[in-house]
Amino acid sequence: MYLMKDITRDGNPVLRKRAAEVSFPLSDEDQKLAKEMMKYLEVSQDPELCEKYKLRAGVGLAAPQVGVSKQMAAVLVPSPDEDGEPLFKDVIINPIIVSESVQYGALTEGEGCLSVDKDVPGYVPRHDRITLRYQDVDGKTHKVRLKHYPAIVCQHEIDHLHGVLFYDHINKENPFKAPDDTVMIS
Ligand SMILES: O=CN(O)CCNC(=O)c1cccc(Cl)c1Cl
Ligand code: NI
Repeated sequence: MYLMKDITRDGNPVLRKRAAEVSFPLSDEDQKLAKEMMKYLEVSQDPELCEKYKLRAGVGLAAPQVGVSKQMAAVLVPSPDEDGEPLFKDVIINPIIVSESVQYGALTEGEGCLSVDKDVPGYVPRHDRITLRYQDVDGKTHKVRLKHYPAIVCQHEIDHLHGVLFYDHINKENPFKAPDDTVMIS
């Protein structure tokens, strides 16, 4: 199981590289990587286990964050009401954003990243809606339309696969400036 000591931090070149495409069928190593990354998210979202293992909670985790420069990320966006199904749960491999809304979306709370130890306040303008194409661990291709929070999280993860960190998008002059019609997501 991954612990915080296993997470690569800002400054490590692996976080600023474009990750390599993953080939199918997945090797045993890549299957284990996928499983372990999703496990991290599940454990980190369980209050007791999160505390027990001293994890920072996450709704996504990209392979470069565990030192593996491959186009793979686990995404687990919980339902707003505890008992509901997650808004999005899958390991996205070789993801491609095939279309995106002109309209921006941003989390009112800003964003955080396991690989960035300091808080970086400010809005992170992203596309409010995206059409995402990816392969799952079985190699099956999915084409999904996402909006608001799940769309934001997937963009944060896909950025990791392209060597981009969330604060790269924050306006330097005025961090809490966002285009007028930006959908503010709480
Ligand atoms: O790349 C993944 N992480 O760094 C895990 C920790 N950050 C989060 O879960 C997180 C927090 C806020 C907004 C977004 Cl969009 C995300 Cl993704
Ligand atoms: Ni991150």
